[in-house]
Amino acid sequence: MVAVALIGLSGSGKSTLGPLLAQRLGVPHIDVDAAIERREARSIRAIFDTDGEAHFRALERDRTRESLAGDAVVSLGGGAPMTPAVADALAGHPVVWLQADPATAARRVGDDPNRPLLSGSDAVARLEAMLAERGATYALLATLAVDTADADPAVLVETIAAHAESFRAATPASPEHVGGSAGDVGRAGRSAGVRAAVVAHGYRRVLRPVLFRARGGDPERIHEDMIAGLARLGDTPGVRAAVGALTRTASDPVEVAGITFGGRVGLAAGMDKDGRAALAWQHLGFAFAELGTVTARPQPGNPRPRMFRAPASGGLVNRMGFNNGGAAALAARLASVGIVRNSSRENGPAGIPLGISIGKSKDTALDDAVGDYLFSLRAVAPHADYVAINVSSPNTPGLRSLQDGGALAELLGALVAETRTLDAARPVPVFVKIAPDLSWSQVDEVLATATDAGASGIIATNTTLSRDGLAPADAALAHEAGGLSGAPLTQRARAVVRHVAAHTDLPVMGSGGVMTPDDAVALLDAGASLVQLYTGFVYAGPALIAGINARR
Ligand SMILES: Cc1cc2nc3c(=O)[nH]c(=O)nc-3n(C[C@H](O)[C@H](O)[C@H](O)COP(=O)(O)O)c2cc1C
Ligand SMILES: Nc1ncnc2c1ncn2[C@@H]1O[C@H](COP(=O)(O)OP(=O)(O)OP(=O)(O)O)[C@@H](O)[C@H]1O
Ligand SMILES: O=C(O)C1=C[C@@H](O)[C@@H](O)[C@H](O)C1
Ligand SMILES: [Mg+2]
Repeated sequence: MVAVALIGLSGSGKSTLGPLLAQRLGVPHIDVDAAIERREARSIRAIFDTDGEAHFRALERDRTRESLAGDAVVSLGGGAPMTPAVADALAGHPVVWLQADPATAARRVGDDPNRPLLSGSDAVARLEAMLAERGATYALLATLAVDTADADPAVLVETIAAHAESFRAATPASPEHVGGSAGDVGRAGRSAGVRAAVVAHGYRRVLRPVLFRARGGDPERIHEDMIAGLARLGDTPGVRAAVGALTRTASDPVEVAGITFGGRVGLAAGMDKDGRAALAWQHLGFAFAELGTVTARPQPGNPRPRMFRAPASGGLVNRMGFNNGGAAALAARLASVGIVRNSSRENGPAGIPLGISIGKSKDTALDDAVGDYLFSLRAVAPHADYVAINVSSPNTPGLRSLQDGGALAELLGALVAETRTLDAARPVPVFVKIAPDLSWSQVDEVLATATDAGASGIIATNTTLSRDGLAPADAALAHEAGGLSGAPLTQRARAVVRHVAAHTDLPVMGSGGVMTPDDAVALLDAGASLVQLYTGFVYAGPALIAGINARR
């Protein structure tokens, strides 16, 4: 039988549950930390102190890979899954994420001198920081997540044993099948459903509360941690295989504006402004990702804090102000990983179509906006499957006035003409992203202008200036400047999508308040060809993507 792996932070119970589970399954138990100590004839603390963490990680990698090759229950070290070669080796195994909130884990192990990463100061804070850094990786690798705080080990062992047995029954033996054609969606789809439920549980119960509290509760710093973590994941081949069950769904491909999308759900602009995680989004199950918004010149954005959670409302308020490294830097980063449009391989190493959103630099006068956008277009077009023209951020003074007839006609006319100059045979499609706060007559004017200018589609909508739908507990956020997203925007975005779809032949990408699979289905039913997520991804985690894919 294939080895069962136990992962989780220190104090989650890997060494405690491992032997019990092994006994229950009738296989040996290997505690990798203990195996390292035996082989080295010294403690982990001594290895860290004498040879440093990098050396320990190399020993850990080798012992872990060796242990997983046998028929055993393997208790990994807490940090082991962060090593790419270990993540690789976990593919195809039942991987059980043992979860314990940091306070419980610290109570269990906080004063153990042989845990070098925990000893010293505040163990709870260290465990929280570790979970923030490692949680996304654990969640992606895990095939089961169980909460061990206040749980009887005997009951936990039965839960895990049942999972290990059903995992073996549900998982095709050969990796080729895991790679999957439409033919094995039935079996794979079922296991994807199980996995999605598990990931949702792990995310909402353990990871999200920690993430929302970590880094002093500053959402932007968590966001930065997550992007950094995802950027690392994108470089980890094992994760591709390990999350295969999430990404492989019954979702039908759809062609929009000449681009083939493997599914309906994509990442909305603003999450990965500088394209740092461009290689990772495919692994979360997204069928496309919109990078940016970038501007012609790099700019810092507004002073912090500038991103706020409205937890009672399922919303976010942000006034980021297009903080970004500039269009040229994004283009260079994408080029450096081989993301080039029109290259022979299908969508390149990103694995999915990439849109790139461009906006206006704050210190460029509105009258000079066209030149600013043109500069960005020229920089990013060689790397984009489509370009999104952001004229709807509420956070650059005056930007939304570019949605007005004359200004929009001039801007889109110039940009579409430039796409034809850049690539006459296959001009990059141009999408226009609009605000949810336009009147119907303003929307109609945008549609007419976009059609006349030769735009390829509409993205509806950006964040709203309205504060309707904020729960009383979030009332203080009504006074923060910025755009509101998430659940308070759901109905309005849906209405705008319905209106747009009814009044134009241009395809529509729906964005705004997709918090559940039902919301996505409603947006598609309202006429969107594709949907995008930002805030729903923050609140529901990666399971939302699989949940939507399972519905289409
Ligand atoms: C923190 C944050 C930053 C954003 N940055 C951008 C951006 O740079 N460009 C853009 O077009 N939209 C941006 N958006 C808007 C989202 O792409 C999306 O259209 C909007 O949030 C509504 O979708 P949601 O309810 O799923 O979040 C941002 C949203 C948030 C919350
Ligand atoms: N389900 C549980 N209920 C109560 N106590 C538990 C439970 N699981 C583990 N413990 C206790 O918590 C302590 C730490 O658990 P354990 O050594 O299994 O953690 P670990 O995940 O192996 O951590 P590390 O990565 O640091 O090796 C042990 O003293 C153990 O008795
Ligand atoms: O979380 C970690 O990085 C570690 C956890 C322990 O299991 C040991 O592997 C070591 O202390 C490192
Ligand atoms: Mg242990």
